[in-house]
Amino acid sequence: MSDAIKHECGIALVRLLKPLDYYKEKYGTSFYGIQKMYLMMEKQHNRGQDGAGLASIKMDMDPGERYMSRVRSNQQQPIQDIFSQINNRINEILDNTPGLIDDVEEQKKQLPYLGELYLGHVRYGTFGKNSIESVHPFLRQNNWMHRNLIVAGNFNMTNVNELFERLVRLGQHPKEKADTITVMERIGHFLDDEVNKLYKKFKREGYSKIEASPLIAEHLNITKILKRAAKSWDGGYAMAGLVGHGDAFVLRDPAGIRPAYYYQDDEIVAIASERPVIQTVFNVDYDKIKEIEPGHAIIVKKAGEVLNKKILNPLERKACSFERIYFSRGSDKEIYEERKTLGKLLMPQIIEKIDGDLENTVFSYIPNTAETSFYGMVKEAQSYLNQQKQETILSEMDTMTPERLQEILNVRPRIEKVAIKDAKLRTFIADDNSRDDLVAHVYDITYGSVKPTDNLVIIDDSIVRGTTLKKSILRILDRLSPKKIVVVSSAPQIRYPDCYGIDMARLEDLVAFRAALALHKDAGTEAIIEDIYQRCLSQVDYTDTDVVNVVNDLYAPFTDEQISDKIAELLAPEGLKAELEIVFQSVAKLHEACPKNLGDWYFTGDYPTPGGNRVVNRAFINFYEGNKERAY
Ligand SMILES: NC(=O)CC[C@H](N)C(=O)O
Repeated sequence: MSDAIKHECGIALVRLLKPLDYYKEKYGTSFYGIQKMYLMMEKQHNRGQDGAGLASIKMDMDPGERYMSRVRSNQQQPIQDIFSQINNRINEILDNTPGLIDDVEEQKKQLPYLGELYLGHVRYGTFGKNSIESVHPFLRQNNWMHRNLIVAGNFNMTNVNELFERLVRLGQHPKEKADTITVMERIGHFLDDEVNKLYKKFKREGYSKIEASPLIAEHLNITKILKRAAKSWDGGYAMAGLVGHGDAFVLRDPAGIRPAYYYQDDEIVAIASERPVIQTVFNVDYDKIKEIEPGHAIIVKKAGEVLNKKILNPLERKACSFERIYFSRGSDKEIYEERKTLGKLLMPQIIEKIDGDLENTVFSYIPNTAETSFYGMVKEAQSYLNQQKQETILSEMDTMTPERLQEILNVRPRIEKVAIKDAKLRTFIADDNSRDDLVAHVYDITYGSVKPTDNLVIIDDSIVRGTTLKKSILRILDRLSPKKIVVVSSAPQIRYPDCYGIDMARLEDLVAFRAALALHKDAGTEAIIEDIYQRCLSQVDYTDTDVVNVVNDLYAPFTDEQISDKIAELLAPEGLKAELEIVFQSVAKLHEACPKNLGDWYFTGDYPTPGGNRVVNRAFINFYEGNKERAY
């Protein structure tokens, strides 16, 4: 991916189902849980680098003993930072307490973070800022164990402002506007309510206050709390929570927009945003790991019971396809195949752009995430070439000599490592021209890899803004003097904002949107811009279910090719010698390649929740009014 888009977050939850000394005995360490958490988070570092946090719960502690710990960081290497903080604290105590290393019972009393339940999070913010206060997990503390709540999520709600207002209407006074607080307080509100009801019930049955506490923990109906809390959420989410006494849950949104996977055996329950993370960290087979179904929650009760509960009626499944194209680790068995297929399915369009001339075409990719689709593309080029060879051989059958046959067979797709990504270059001079020159050097090229008679086909996973292409990649590729550069995007054109966890909220940032505006300008049909704006305004007071996406109309008059060509025009840097063409995946082929993840609103404007239509129209209003805010 050449455009760095802020995307996603990752969650990791581990529940140890056995007492800590079991792990000490079997795996040689009582820190088994912490170590697994470290790996689960590190293996999801692709999902978030703004911040990281970890919370832990020790079960069955006596009053006065600490049972919850949390550490968060928004430093440069946040995962490393939190685990070095954890290590330092633990080592300091171990160093100063002789004998502690082998006394698990005492360790649990004395060492922070050593517990049975863990929740970790890596963050890319989609709401608010990157201050430490925005880093998950969030904590809602209380002197009653079962009223403590810890929350972390990979999510974005389109209606978080409305949810915030509701809390205020309830008479609450949230201390911050962070979306996670809003969501947590809503769960917390129903948690309190449920605890109250249970307390009254047990009191009626004659239990004393102190006797009621463990009974409340045991009977706490997490399903009911989540049903009430999530009823009004409109968004994409994998929302994880821990309750002070040791219950845990992860709830997935009803359209399955955000991913969540779980695994369970008699020792552990593990939940993560990506499947191969669990596969690698616990060395378990692919089929043993299950996806949390849309609208469902996995609830792990303190006693170790694991429940799979329907919380909300599932909507039509619209799992985010960007997870497959780019965000998730490509080491997942399915994702790997899907990415290769994305590359493969682009070949007919590529062949057209290079006039079938594979002999004079070099194939390459933008490092590093596009590597897998590149393999798919090259494999397909081989098949295409084989087809060509077969035709040539058959047509020359009568005159064929061994030399000629060898010559035909020798032709192979030419693949080269052309673009190289260098370390981030610092822009230390303020004036724009020299900055551009530095930016141009973020990528480098392999000299001699392309001849002036060659076409250069270079694949990337997506083109969002196109800035890096224009300012860096195309300029530097042009130094190799190819005849033609064909930039291939394994994703379709990104035309609409995301509001479900990717920080892509402004329309004017999208090069496809700018291309549509330019096409209207060329055609003299710019009046449509004002018209769409008015229609957006007219829907502002509608309830979400009545709102329709009117931004669609901006694209409607143009074909995909017209927009692609305009994008090429917009992205060609001044003075580019090579001819430039841009090829995008079609939406139909994306669906063919990623059949389980049909969520495609950023390409089609087809939002899976009613709030999405409100967001896209708001994004248009913001664009028109020159307002730089996010549209949710
Ligand atoms: N990418 C995400 O899932 C972000 C989570 C949450 N909306 C935040 O901003 O912190």
